[in-house]
Amino acid sequence: MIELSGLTKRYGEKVAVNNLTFTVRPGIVTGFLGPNGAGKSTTMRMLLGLDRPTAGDVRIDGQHYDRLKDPLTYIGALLDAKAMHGGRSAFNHLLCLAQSNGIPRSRVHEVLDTVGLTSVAGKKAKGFSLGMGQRLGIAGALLGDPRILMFDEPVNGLDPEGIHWIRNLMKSLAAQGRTVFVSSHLMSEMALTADHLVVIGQGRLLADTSMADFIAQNSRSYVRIRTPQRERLLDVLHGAGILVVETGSGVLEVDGGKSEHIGELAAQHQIVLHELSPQRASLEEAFMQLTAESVEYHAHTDTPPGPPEQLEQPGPQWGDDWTRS
Ligand SMILES: Nc1ncnc2c1ncn2[C@@H]1O[C@H](COP(=O)(O)OP(=O)(O)OP(=O)(O)O)[C@@H](O)[C@H]1O
Repeated sequence: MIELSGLTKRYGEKVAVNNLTFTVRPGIVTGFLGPNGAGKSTTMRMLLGLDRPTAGDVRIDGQHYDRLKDPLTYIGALLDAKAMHGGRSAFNHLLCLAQSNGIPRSRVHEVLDTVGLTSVAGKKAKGFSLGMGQRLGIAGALLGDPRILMFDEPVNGLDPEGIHWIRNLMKSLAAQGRTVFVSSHLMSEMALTADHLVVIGQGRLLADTSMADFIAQNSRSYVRIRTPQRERLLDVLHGAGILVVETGSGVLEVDGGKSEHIGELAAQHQIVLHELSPQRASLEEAFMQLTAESVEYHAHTDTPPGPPEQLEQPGPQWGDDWTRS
């Protein structure tokens, strides 16, 4: 278990991490999300004692990192896959880590096998591709067979097979009852991997919730309908007190509506439907909505501005009424 309590880090005027309090629990994969510069890496560094908090506290299974004897046997981390001695072979890199943490040599062979690097164990790490470097970093994290694992952007540089492998690895580590804390920019990947989410923006906690609740609370659900008998269906739905949004492309949308109810009404009135599909925003859309105000670096877009009156009085936008958790 990882427990953060009021964790804060300032660099001069800059508050990189602002009073973070949350717990990362065992048995599940917890995703750590936030826009660029949100404070994820700083938080993870403080967790490993690599940065000293300005205020607050973080504990690994109840203890501060620097109090842990043989820390690799408590927590394994992949922070920066390039942070290794490139002149050493993969085997020797892991052997050095093992020897300084009281871990037997046989374990080096085991983790090389787990990450699929046995055939290149004798090769120098500086010749490794980004993906191989990630695998070696993950081998280092697994070396001490720790109860807690922390990965910063673990799928960076991995090919689809590698991404699939790391997804299954994280899930199986959690299924063994370990604590798995993982940051990623790839929302689609997080949606497939994480059970729980911690979202931060500008150093502050924005959400600490299950994946399902996060999407439900930060996104819109609606039913999308297409029919060749548009006017008749509109009459029927209005008659049933159902509010319909007519989109320009001939598609009708019913907010939060039950597709079964709409389908039954259409059948009762013998109205042909070409589409009746419940829609739910993706994790990516939910994340963009939640963090919109805390994005530090905005890209410049070349979209020409609309007419002045439109800019001064924008109409209601899709998602305006989304709630925050
Ligand atoms: N050593 C430092 N000195 C000064 N400012 C720093 C330092 N380290 C981080 N920061 C600032 O703290 C903020 C948080 O940075 P951090 O790297 O933790 O964010 P992040 O969420 O990991 O971002 P990314 O997703 O881009 O890696 C940023 O504004 C960053 O510029």
